Amino acid sequence: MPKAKLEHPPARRRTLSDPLAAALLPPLDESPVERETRLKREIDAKKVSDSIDEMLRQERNERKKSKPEVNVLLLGQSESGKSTTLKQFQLLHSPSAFSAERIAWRAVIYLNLVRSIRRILEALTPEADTLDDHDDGDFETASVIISSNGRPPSAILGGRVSNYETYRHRLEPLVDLEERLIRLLAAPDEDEATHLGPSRPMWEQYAALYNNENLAPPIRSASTTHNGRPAPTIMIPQKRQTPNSGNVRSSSVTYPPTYTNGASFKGKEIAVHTSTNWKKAFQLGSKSKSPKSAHTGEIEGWWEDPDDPVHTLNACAQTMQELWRDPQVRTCLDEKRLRLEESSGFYLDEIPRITAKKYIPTDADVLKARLKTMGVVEHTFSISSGTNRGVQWRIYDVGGARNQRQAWAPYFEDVNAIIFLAPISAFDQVLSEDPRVNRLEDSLLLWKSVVSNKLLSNVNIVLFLNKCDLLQAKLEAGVRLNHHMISYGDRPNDYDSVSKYFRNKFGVIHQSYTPNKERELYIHFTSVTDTRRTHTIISTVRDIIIKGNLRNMRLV
Ligand SMILES: Nc1nc2c(ncn2[C@@H]2O[C@H](COP(=O)(O)OP(=O)(O)OP(=O)(O)O)[C@@H](O)[C@H]2O)c(=O)[nH]1
Ligand SMILES: [Mg+2]
Repeated sequence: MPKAKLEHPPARRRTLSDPLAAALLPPLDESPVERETRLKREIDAKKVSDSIDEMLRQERNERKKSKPEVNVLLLGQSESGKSTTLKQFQLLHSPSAFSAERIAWRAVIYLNLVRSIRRILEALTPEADTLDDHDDGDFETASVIISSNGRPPSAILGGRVSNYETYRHRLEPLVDLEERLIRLLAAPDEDEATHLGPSRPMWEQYAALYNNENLAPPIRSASTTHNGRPAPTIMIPQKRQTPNSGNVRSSSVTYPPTYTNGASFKGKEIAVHTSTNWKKAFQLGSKSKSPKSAHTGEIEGWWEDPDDPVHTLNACAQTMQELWRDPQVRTCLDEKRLRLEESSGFYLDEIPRITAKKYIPTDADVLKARLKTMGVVEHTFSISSGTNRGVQWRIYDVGGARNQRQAWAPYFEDVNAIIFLAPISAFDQVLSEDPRVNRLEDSLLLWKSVVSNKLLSNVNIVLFLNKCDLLQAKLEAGVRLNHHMISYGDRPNDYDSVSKYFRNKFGVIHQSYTPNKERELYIHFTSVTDTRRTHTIISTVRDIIIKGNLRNMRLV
């Protein structure tokens, strides 16, 4: 029928390049009855199609029920133990990857050890007569103040460590070594990383999320990932000597320090690029391109490279050992209330093992290694057995220093659970980044800002009251909580009473400030360097998070 033909010409033309549409087009000579039958068929087909869609949707939901994704954010102040907790997750769920990376941690461990030695020498420096009260016991922040009270250095030295000059002289190679290690760990274009300076773009976007001063509005770091989140960068704590000055300085250029003067030191950190980069950067004597063991896949043979840092350490091992064991040195450190054994990256009791030529870090060594996080590090894993089988976990480890907290906010949006770490041993310490602020006070304020945050009101929160081992040791050494926290009053200064007091304090803050009164708070006393106990706690926490997550999704 010519008329009918005229009704369809455009469609006909379009179908030339669209065979499927052509097949679906009604015939040109379709009668009214045929049309009615076709429409009915189409309605029936649509019903079938809709029911298939619904079935698929239900299947997807079922899949989600049995294989949910969980995003966990580790929060807490700097040195609270977040990265250590992340390492424990890795050790538990990706043991072979963790093991493969052990060798790269050698550089960090060496640097931690060298810095401990330098810390001791700084404290013994003749001019270093007194300690800043605020800095006691805090490796990262402890500073030595020049205050010879008019006495000549030799007079002070005479009454203190008689071998000081010998130690200083024999350990001088460590000054260069420290610089070398930092250079090895930092990327060649370190400048960019050391100046992860404020630029603005995410400010406006996230400023509204913040409701108090502890969570400053975000500033995007110099490098960001594809999704606009800050790229992970790692900072190595570093002190820079500022001769004849007691000021805090922040340049990373003028290094190394010398041990010979008694100037005041303050925390200074240099940045190292992403974890991958720093691990690659430390190729254990890149000249020799050390071969990998066929058996373990680990690099070996570095000890044959004369440039490897182990040789300097090995040569200084005996003197380091003598220094650390010298009773005069210990007395001097005690007087200055320098509890190095509480410091991060403490390896002084293990000098012969750590400085051995064929030293490979153990899991425990890696857990103790201190590398300050800057930005955010992400780790994913799935669990291959048990009730949480197949669950995709994504753990975010953030930098906890005050200038790092702006990077937290973007992660609040799709987080399912937070593990908040509060190092309760730190009641007598101050923040590296601000020596006027007590660490515990900072933790409490930070805790309050997290639990009261409305964006996080449906997020499960697990609290790790961490560094319990150090708390116990500190209390046993006679440090009194009520000297630092008047509200503790005259309660007993033992571990049980103090730890319960802290649990109550953090618990009450949650109760008072949470916008979601239904939310349960799970509190654990932890020492996250203790692998066995931490793995048990992690398993419990995993189950809590999964259950809470399913509840929030209204799937149970
Ligand atoms: N003794 C002891 N040491 C701990 C414990 N938790 C962490 N540490 C050590 O404390 C240091 C700091 O821990 P990190 O995990 O690096 O701290 P962080 O919270 O990631 O710090 P930032 O990256 O600066 O935010 C490391 O050397 C850890 O080995 C603990 O429970 N007991
Ligand atoms: Mg960290």
